[in-house]
Amino acid sequence: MEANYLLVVICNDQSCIADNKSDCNKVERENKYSRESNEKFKEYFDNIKKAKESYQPCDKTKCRCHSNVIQDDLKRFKDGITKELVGNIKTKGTKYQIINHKLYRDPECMFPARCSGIEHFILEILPDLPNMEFIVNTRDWPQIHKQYGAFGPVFSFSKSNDYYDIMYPAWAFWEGGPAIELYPKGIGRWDIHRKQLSKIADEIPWEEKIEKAFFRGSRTSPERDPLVLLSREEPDLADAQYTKNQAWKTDADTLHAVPASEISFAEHCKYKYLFNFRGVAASFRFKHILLCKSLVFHVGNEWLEFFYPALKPWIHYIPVDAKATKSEIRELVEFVKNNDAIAREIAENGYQMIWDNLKMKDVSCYWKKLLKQYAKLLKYEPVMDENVIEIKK
Ligand SMILES: O=c1ccn([C@@H]2O[C@H](COP(=O)(O)OP(=O)(O)O[C@H]3O[C@H](CO)[C@@H](O)[C@H](O)[C@H]3O)[C@@H](O)[C@H]2O)c(=O)[nH]1
Repeated sequence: MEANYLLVVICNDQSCIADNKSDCNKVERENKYSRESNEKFKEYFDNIKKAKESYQPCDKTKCRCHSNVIQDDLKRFKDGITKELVGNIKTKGTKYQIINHKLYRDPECMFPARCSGIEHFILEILPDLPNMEFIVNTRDWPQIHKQYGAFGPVFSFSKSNDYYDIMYPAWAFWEGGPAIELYPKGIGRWDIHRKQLSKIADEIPWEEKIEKAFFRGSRTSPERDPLVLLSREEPDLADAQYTKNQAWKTDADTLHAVPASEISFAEHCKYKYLFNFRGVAASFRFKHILLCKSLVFHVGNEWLEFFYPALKPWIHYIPVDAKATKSEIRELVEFVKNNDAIAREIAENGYQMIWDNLKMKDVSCYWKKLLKQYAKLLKYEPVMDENVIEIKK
């Protein structure tokens, strides 16, 4: 402390002696940094204040927190869905038919385990569903671009605002991957993760969480690089490392480092600050890490799953620009480290939002509302295709 104080005096006095030049520069840098930080911190406080003023808690019953997503996604089809429109896009995914409360689909599914994960939810609600047919895209990437390509109603688990795809709850709530070494059959079974993570969240007090920005995952998007690089430079501030995925070929795929060991969701909860990034499309970890009662930093707001719009920046998570640099990330982490009560409040809000509004019941409820509203838009009575197979429990 004393040494620093002395340096400030010497530097301010414009009387740096040669031996102390680098120290002086360091102090000047630090002063500038703290001036910029103060301005940034003010901006963050303002953002939190504004977010709190405009925040309207949603109705927790009957998956109403997510209802507006269905309205938004179906708006483009408000004039009705014709047989021709479905025909336009039938190659974009797997065709499903519901006829007399039975479920049928194309014999082929590109990713059979993903189809099973989807069918788990549809089979549960069949007694409540009218006749209909629809196309489900099981790839990661959405299919109906607003500016080019075919147009029609395609169900996808994730999209950005550039697409007309209709979001459905991902297969991974039940099964179908992604599979990693730790979860060789896929991360799956959200019901089990919910219970386990909320128990662990209660067992690790906030004060005992490791004060580092944490991330583990593969390099499916370069948006993850700045945090990983920051972690290499400042391991006391961040622990962010790339793991191997099935596409890994050389160390270049882990940004020229040896792949890190995988870390379970439960282990994530030991860290105070957890980062979520997009991958190819949205990545499935957002909901898991929110259940840790740690503070979640959500990078980029472009890629969505159906439940993202209910989560509000500065209320449930800390938003981070998709193009944030290492120093911008450092600044945000410094902000929350200096404002622990705020960090804790946002962490608890994020946890509560997911705990209250993303139960398995909410996922089924969303599927039911989505399919019932979609069916109302169909302008024709579906007739069972010749080659379909019946899907049973
Ligand atoms: O140490 C680890 C590493 C990963 N995971 C989890 O494993 C899953 C896969 O992680 P990662 O390899 O980083 O892939 P993501 O980029 O998150 O997901 C990819 O895989 C998904 C399924 O194909 C796609 O939907 C995404 O768009 C695509 O980016 C995620 O749920 C992670 O949270 C862990 O629990 N521990």
